[in-house]
Amino acid sequence: MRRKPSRSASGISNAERELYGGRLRWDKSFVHHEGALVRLGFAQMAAALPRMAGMVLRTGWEVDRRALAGVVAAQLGQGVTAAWGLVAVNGVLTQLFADGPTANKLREALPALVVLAVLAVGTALLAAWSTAMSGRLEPQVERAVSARYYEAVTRVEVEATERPEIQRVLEAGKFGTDSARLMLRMSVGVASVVIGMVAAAVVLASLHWILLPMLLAIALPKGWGAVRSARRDYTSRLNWIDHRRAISSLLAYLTRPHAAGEIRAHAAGRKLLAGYEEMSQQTEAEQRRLARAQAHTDLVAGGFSGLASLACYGLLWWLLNSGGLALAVGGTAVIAIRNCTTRLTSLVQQVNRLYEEMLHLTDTKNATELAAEHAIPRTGVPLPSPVTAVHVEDVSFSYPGAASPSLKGVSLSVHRGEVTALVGANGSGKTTLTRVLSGLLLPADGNVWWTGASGERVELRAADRGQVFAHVGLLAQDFPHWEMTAATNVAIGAGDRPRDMDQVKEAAHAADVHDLIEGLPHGYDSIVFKGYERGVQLSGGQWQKLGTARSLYRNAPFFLVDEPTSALDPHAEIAAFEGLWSLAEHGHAVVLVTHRLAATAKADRIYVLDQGLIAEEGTHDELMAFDGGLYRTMYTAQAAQYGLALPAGETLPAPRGDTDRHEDAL
Ligand SMILES: Nc1ncnc2c1ncn2[C@@H]1O[C@H](COP(=O)(O)OP(=O)(O)OP(=O)(O)O)[C@@H](O)[C@H]1O
Repeated sequence: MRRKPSRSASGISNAERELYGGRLRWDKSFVHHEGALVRLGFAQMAAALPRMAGMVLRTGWEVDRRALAGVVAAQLGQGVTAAWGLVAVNGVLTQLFADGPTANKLREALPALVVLAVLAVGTALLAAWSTAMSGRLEPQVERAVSARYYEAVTRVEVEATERPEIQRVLEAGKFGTDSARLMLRMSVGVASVVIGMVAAAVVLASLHWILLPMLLAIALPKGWGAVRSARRDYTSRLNWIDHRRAISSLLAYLTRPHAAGEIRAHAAGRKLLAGYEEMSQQTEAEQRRLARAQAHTDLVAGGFSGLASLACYGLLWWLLNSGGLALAVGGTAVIAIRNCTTRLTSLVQQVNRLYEEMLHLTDTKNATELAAEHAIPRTGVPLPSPVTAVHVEDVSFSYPGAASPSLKGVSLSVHRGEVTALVGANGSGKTTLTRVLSGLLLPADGNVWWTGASGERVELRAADRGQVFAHVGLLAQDFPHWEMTAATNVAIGAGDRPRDMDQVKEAAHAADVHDLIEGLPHGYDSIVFKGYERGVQLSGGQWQKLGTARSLYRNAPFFLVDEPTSALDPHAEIAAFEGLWSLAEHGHAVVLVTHRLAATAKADRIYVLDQGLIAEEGTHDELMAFDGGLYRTMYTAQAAQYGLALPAGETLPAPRGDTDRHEDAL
């Protein structure tokens, strides 16, 4: 049984409130504020269309000149044949309405009839040519626009992608990537109809000038209707953008392998499906609203257009009656008007779609431009060669929209040949600090100096970021699991150089995952994602080893590893830490973020973060000697879990933040 949605399309549904904590639609004021095109008037919208069509055509010109020239020539050719056809029709009618025996009239009309037949064949050939050429051009235009957009988006500063206002524009741009292809197709269609109509209009005007304004009067209301509907659909789409995204993510969860357990065992699937049903009923209500509004607009536009047609035929009748127009010319005019109004219906449909696609393509264009404004600079000051250390000096950083900074005046140094450990409670800022060290986040205050052997240094903001990234190998806590082969999952660690299978295997070997991969049914060509023909499923720890292999394959001077052993068994964990120490011995800088304090004991330097501040720093021995220190507290708590003897006089500490509660309780 279908449940009724708990609210109308405009109200908040229970599913929205329960699953997303409130409304998932932007209100009108937001759409009017954000969607610049929504604010444009009819005339400006009409002016925007040729501009955007021009952009598509320019792209077409860049990707395949011959195909574009072919399409344009075929369309122009069809316009010429249409006009010529009308002239020929006029010729036939003039002969048929002339005085004299029918046999003579037919003989006289024969040349014009032959011309009509030849023109019909010519039109068919030109149409076929146009179809072939636009079939060749369309995918190339789509690829060019998509590539421009995606390339720009992947170059945006990470900090900028965290800002909701930028995120929204970049996200909206996604919907327009195939609009370029559709716009090209529809522009060709519209051009074809328009050329045909212009040809008919020229012929009509040459018959009697008054017929031209009449034709315009028929066309205008329909054009108004097309723009109005397109704008309404676009505004609705902007309004519902989060709602749509939420529905598609709900559905995606239902088939994602990692959610399969909770979907079944916790009945999460039932909750998601109920949410899906309720939310899609809201979108259906919105579709119904749009359809009703469209029907209303069509009715108004059709009414005015019909009135104009009536007036046009009335005028024709009067002209024929008063002898202002010959009967044959009147016949041609009727055919031309019929021709035009039939074309007009198709024109309106296509212009409607064209406007909507134009609005989406404008979003893509805006997103590409915004992405370029916030792009990581391509140039900068070269780094010293070789870089021997990175010094972070009084750095603060806040995520956009965050209530408090994640880093507050942090200073530390990372040296090649050493292991630097970052420890601290959850949310203390360790990951954020590694992102600053890797050049992904630029600090709001303070400096990050990339320093050479003799002290020459370059600050991160001025540095050539490409070079900074080339110096860094990352193993993030939530590193991506690429749905590709095992070999790719390693080799993608250095996407900027050609794959070297020997080095891939070496890195896999060092990460203790080579034998496992070799043992897979398709070895390094196995797709490490179940569902593909050569797909296999890896365990959490196996994935972590694969991630380690990826960062080793990168072989960068600075290794930044965030919880690299959280899923490893004890032996694998020990081996992984030994691997990191050996990297430092070979001259790499290793920055290790971990909660396993047994592993940090051997680090050359340990920094303890607390709520965005460096609370303590030193070697393990120095920090353990600090009575009541944070590190010592955490270390002893962890050691006690294993039943290891506490240092003399030491008691088991309470978790941080619990001290007061414990004292109160006593
Ligand atoms: N993308 C983000 N946007 C807003 N706030 C963030 C973002 N990432 C982290 N934070 C906030 O910054 C603070 C520091 O987070 P960070 O991930 O650096 O901590 P961490 O020490 O690595 O924690 P954990 O040990 O849990 O991994 C936290 O309060 C977190 O909520």
